[in-house]
Amino acid sequence: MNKEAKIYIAGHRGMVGSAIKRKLEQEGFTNFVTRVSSELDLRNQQQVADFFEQEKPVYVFLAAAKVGGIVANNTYRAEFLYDNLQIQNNVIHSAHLNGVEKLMFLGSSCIYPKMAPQPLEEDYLLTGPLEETNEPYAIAKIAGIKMCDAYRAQYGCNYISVMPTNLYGYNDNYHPQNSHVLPALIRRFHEAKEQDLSSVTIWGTGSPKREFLFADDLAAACYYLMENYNEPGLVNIGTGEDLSIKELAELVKETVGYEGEITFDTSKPDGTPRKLMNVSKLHSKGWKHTIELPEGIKLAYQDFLSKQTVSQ
Ligand SMILES: NC(=O)C1=CN([C@@H]2O[C@H](COP(=O)(O)OP(=O)(O)OC[C@H]3O[C@@H](n4cnc5c(N)ncnc54)[C@H](OP(=O)(O)O)[C@@H]3O)[C@@H](O)[C@H]2O)C=CC1
Ligand SMILES: C[C@H]1O[C@H](OP(=O)(O)OP(=O)(O)OC[C@H]2O[C@@H](n3cnc4c(=O)[nH]c(N)nc43)[C@H](O)[C@@H]2O)[C@@H](O)[C@@H](O)C1=O
Repeated sequence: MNKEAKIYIAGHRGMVGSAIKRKLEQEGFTNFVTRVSSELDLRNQQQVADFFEQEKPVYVFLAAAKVGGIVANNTYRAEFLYDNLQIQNNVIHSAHLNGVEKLMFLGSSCIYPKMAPQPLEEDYLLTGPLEETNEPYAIAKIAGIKMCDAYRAQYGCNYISVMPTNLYGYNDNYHPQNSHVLPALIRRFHEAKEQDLSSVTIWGTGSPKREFLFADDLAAACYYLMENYNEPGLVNIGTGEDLSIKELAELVKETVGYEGEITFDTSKPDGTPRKLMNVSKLHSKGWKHTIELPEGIKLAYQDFLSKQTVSQ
């Protein structure tokens, strides 16, 4: 990537977009164009067309999306499908019309079939039925991968797709119902400790297994692939290690310093039983994560606490 070229990070205020911006700044990039959603609604075709026509970015990181945890995905099914299709269709098509040199599309590990063999290899895409709770989101993300590949095949666009595993980090969403599990547990254990509660309830059975990657590691991988990867298809980004939700809860409990019990609300969905990424392709390209889960949870908890202080 040319250090002077204009870079558009869609979703620069989000957890991933802000981590990508930090990484690029560390690498010496300075020429960013950004818009928050209230200035540029990426679902709006005309607004996106006008923005690209006016700004003519050279590189695009597409990290804007309707995002949330298992219950948000299952509740706002229409929005997860409509918003995400609109955002990615508008951005990818406008990038093509305005000669964007390279674009990165961010998908998700939920694109793989619910019962796919583990660990998940890139070529398991479209080999079986999806997990019901996040099917609309997954369908949109699969369309994004196919759109990048179609624009590459027909127009020669250098658009690449990466599939991050479950993420956490700075600027995460701590909404009690709509967030992902890790920020939800940080908040719940913290509040239970503050209020001296005797137990904390976590959703589901605790038996599903998940893999977690710190968002700054993801950003480093995205930058690495933007520099070194120019192929169709997809690349998994993860650690290649997972743990059960019960084990995760124990880890968060310990980090927060909560001493009560953990109980399970089995009326809440478990979702996919397991989604461990096979990261051989990523490793073979020369990139590996650096932040292990216990350290990452400490960093995320510090970030959570610093925002509590500001909002008080
Ligand atoms: N978090 C996770 O665990 C995972 C995330 N991903 C993917 O990574 C990407 C980023 O996710 P993450 O950072 O966690 O999400 P966040 O919710 O933190 O950020 C999403 C960003 O998208 C922007 N956005 C949403 N809707 C619109 C819109 N209509 N117009 C313009 N901007 C919009 C928001 O902008 P604004 O702030 O201006 O409103 C926001 O900053 C997504 O593609 C997601 O699917 C993939 C795997 C796991
Ligand atoms: C990143 C990924 O995120 C979503 O999929 P998910 O992996 O199922 O994500 P999750 O983080 O919400 O849950 C992980 C597990 O954890 C359990 N769990 C326990 N207690 C809480 C809890 O308090 N909150 C949440 N959210 N989950 C909890 C929960 O029951 C589940 O078994 C996709 O919809 C899709 O958006 C996507 O791509």
